Amino acid sequence: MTLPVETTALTKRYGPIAAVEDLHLSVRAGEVYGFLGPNGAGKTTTLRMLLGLIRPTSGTVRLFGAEPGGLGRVGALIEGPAFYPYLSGRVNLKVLADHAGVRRGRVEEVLDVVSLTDRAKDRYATYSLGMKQRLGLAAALLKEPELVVLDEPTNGLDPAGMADMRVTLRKLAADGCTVLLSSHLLAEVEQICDRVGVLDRGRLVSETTVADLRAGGALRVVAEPLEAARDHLCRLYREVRVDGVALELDVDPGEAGRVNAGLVGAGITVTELRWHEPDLEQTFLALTGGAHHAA
Ligand SMILES: Nc1ncnc2c1ncn2[C@@H]1O[C@H](COP(=O)(O)OP(=O)(O)OP(=O)(O)O)[C@@H](O)[C@H]1O
Repeated sequence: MTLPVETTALTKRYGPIAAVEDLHLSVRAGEVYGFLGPNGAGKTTTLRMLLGLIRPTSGTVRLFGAEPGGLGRVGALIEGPAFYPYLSGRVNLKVLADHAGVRRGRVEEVLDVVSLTDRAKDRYATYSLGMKQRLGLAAALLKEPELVVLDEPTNGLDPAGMADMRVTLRKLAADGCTVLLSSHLLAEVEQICDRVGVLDRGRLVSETTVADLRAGGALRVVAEPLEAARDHLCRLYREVRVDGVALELDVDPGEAGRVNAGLVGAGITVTELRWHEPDLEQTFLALTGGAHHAA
């Protein structure tokens, strides 16, 4: 099956600057893929190459097995979309639909997808930033694309605007559209995406599912006496770390009951037993070269 997006050794250099270097990226049908990286990591450059807006220095891009450019199956929101401020959202979309040869009935459909029907008659100039972004997404959806490519779709939005955009994007994916979005916000990507590619200084440093990113937590145990608890647990589990006044075990969260019963059975008092989520922000910073480099 051909992938919606596949790049091979994709590279873009600007003089001595390698904006994107040897990028092998694959986005599968129906997923929401998050392209994550700090400012300047090369996200926009990559997306522009994917859409055929700039040429790679070397390497290839395939969208549904074909070279970019014949973009009928692809919708994009890359730079802030240009709309007429004194026209309504609906009329702006009608202008674009006419220009693209899209039936006008589609305008009402995309307004509905981005939940703008109620405000569609209002002038674009009166829209909030979140509504402007959603109208941009609506424009990208006019041609019923199978893939949408979005550069930082939640950038600058307030929490409510972000939440609206999240819902809209998940709805799109549920309807079978593949979504590729870039972001510099780990928390954002974590909430929207199925898989994440982490880009740092032009290179893909990690590609993983969000579930795997979240894995790797530990069971935290505070018990009295701590020494006895450690000795007891060391006999049962391979990795037992002492973290200040607590012990940390690399086990599934579901193991908590057994750990508790074992300690209590050994006459040890358990005062705290909880699952400690991994610190995703630390993971991200470690992958992208530390705080000095983060956005
Ligand atoms: N036209 C250009 N000429 C020279 N250098 C460029 C050009 N476009 C991008 N770059 C450089 O390439 C690198 C990657 O930039 P890019 O905009 O792709 O990053 P980004 O991850 O999208 O960051 P941001 O989130 O800040 O937009 C940066 O060092 C940038 O300065």
